[in-house]
Amino acid sequence: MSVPVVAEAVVVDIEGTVTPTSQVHVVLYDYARPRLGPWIREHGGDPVVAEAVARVKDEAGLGAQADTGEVVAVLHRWMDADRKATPLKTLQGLIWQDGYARGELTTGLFDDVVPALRSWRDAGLRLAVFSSGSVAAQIASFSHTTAGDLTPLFEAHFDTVNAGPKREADSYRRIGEALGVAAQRVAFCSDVPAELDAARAAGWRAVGVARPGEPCADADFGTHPVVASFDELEVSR
Ligand SMILES: CSCCC(=O)C(=O)COP(=O)(O)O
Ligand SMILES: [Mg+2]
Repeated sequence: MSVPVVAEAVVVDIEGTVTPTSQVHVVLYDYARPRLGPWIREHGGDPVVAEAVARVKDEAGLGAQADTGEVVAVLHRWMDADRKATPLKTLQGLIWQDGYARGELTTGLFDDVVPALRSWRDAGLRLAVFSSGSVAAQIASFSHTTAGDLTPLFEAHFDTVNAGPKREADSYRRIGEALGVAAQRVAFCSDVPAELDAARAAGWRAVGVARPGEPCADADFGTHPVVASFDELEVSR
């Protein structure tokens, strides 16, 4: 059964929606884990890294004098718990950006994703991404997929820095303002019901993505329309 949605712009989540959760939790997290300490030690003079490390210490209640080993232990605990804390996402993003540039990482997408994105673009829809992953990580990831460079498909990328937390309606309002599209003309696709609730609270058209075998496949999506793949989603202007 297909789900019809009328919209001018489609904003997609990443993990569990366009890429398998394992792409993030296994491929990307395993790549970042052993590299966090060396990255912080080698790039500690980079203001972005220094700021992220300071925020980790602050959020974890570590003293300002805590050493890199203590910071890395916190980052590993957050990754084990899949806590999508902004400073962790900033540091991961830098490491992944480097990994993609070195040719050591490639993004795998669900088979239905690229055909759907292309058909939506061909139909004149505007596309954007909203993920907890940093904008740098998003761009690196979509630049290096098994289907090639997909960045030309997207006109904007949003994360917890330039939009805000994914479970807060104000984040979706900020994205709508940045895109210059009326709330009811934006569709958001995600596997996480709380994100859909926040998008709907901002007036967006929220669509659940319950992919078989993914962690949120059996989640309670409440009254949100749900698709098992983008093949079931018919977006028109
Ligand atoms: C390829 S960008 C990195 C994705 C990431 O770090 C992440 O946590 C994905 O979370 P999402 O909000 O897209 O579910
Ligand atoms: Mg997700």
